[in-house]
Amino acid sequence: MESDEDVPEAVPLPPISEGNGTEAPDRSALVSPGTDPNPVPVTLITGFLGAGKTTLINHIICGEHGFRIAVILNEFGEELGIEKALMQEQESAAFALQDVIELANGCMCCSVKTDFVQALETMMQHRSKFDSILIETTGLANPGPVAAALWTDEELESGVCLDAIVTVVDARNISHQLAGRPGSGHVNEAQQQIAYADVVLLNKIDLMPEEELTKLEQRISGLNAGADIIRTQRCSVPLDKLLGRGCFNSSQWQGLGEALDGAAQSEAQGAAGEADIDRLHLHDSHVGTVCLQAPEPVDLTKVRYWLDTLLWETEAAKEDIYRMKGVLTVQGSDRQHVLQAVHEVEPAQGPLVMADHAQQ
Ligand SMILES: Nc1nc2c(ncn2[C@@H]2O[C@H](COP(=O)(O)OP(=O)(O)OP(=O)(O)O)[C@@H](O)[C@H]2O)c(=O)[nH]1
Repeated sequence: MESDEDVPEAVPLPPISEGNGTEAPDRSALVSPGTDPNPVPVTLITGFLGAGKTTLINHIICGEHGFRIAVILNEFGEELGIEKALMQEQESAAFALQDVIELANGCMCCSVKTDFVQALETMMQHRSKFDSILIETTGLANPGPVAAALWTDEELESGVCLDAIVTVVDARNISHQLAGRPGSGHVNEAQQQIAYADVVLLNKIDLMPEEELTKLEQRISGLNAGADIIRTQRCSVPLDKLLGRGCFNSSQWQGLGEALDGAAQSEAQGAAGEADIDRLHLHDSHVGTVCLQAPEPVDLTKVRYWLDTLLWETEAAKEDIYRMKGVLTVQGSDRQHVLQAVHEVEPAQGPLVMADHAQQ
């Protein structure tokens, strides 16, 4: 790269092998000319609320790839620790998972310049400890500003390189999410997340019939013709399809213009600079979070009753609660419990999952 103004260039990659997915990707392919000869590849994991982003991170850190991985997690609410608690603490993950930083207080795409860049810089002070970084955005994040920070921030620019944007899509709910109201502009978060993706995981395929999946693939291609679309259940995907892709370059931003709708398109085509990217940042201000804390261990029967009433008997909640998750300390139990619920248009089964969590 000649100067700070230039867009970083990616080196053309050899074709991705069709192996069994457990081989370590070839990191030599990730080197950008003229910058740090060994930048740390960053994979940005995005996707609407409850699509399966944490499930994907668990799949990656439990995989046999030989990478040491650092993770940045972003909570939409102020409550730290839930995302981390939902991550596997399996033995196989212990080697891979080197560092976790959690960002609370909103969405990293809204505070790119402060929280996100700062967290990444802090992480980079220990860069000898890991080979690769995963960043999980909130379900309402626009990946654009986060991705852009990786190559427009002077401090970070040479030390890291964006390897790929991976968007997890909930096959059961994506049609509803794509139809959701836009932010202040013409596209909503679900559309943005697909438009920016290098790889789209069409997840939760166990919940949808084949013909619907085919239609969804066509719809996703219509939003982003350049993305690889991979069907998954529980985000189970060969890791060489995700890591070591080195697929980010300036043409990605131009390709985005085709994916976004007319009004956003003119902005996207010039989106090589920060100002343009900020203009793409359209957020749904109607969505917020509520965090509840119990000072004492909870009575599980009462919690279940409260949740049933809230989710099934309150008309407004049926429509308006997109996602619930939490970690519960339960009376009479020495194990922590995980609470998971994802809004479904036509739930096939109870939306609530409560499971014993292995960790104390
Ligand atoms: N049936 C089914 N459930 C899945 C699949 N993948 C994930 N889930 C479940 O979907 C719920 C949400 O998964 P998460 O991985 O927490 O989703 P997320 O995108 O990280 O959620 P947020 O961070 O809250 O946006 C959990 O209960 C998962 O167990 C799948 O392929 N099929």
